[in-house]
Amino acid sequence: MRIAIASDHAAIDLKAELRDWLIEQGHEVADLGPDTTDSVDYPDYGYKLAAVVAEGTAERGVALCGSGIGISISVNRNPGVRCALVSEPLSAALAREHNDANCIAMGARLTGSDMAKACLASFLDTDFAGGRHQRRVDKLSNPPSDTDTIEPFQ
Ligand SMILES: O=C(CO)[C@H](O)[C@H](O)[C@H](O)COP(=O)(O)O
Repeated sequence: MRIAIASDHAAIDLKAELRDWLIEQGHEVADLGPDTTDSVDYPDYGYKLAAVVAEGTAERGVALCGSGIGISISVNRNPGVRCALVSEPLSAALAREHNDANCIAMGARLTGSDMAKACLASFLDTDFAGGRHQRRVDKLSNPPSDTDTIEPFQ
């Protein structure tokens, strides 16, 4: 599978470990950076990763930062991507099975490398279930434009 991986400075070691591990598994991996531990801004790398996945150059994306939160938010700003922030394998599998997620995000300061590999393996080995989940995923691509008519506080 063609997999792109990107991080910020906080996850550079985990990125290298996951990249090498994916290559060992036979995947084709594009490392979108960064290449050093110099402090960078996760949106710069999250946007790059999202673009590569949304245009189909990579089939899956792996997004890493200290907590996984910032980079997952930035990846999800691209409407062509569904990025799931996970810290255990069942969520990683459900992100594929129910949400057809094409990106996974993890936090290097919170999730150890063995757990990150288990999450990634689960993510890559699980197929989208379709059916009722397809209807819901389709709705993610078509958010309603009339939410200004909702008046929750009377
Ligand atoms: O986005 C984050 C927090 O939600 C990530 O953990 C970042 O990696 C973190 O904010 C970077 O922090 P630093 O103090 O600049 O290393």
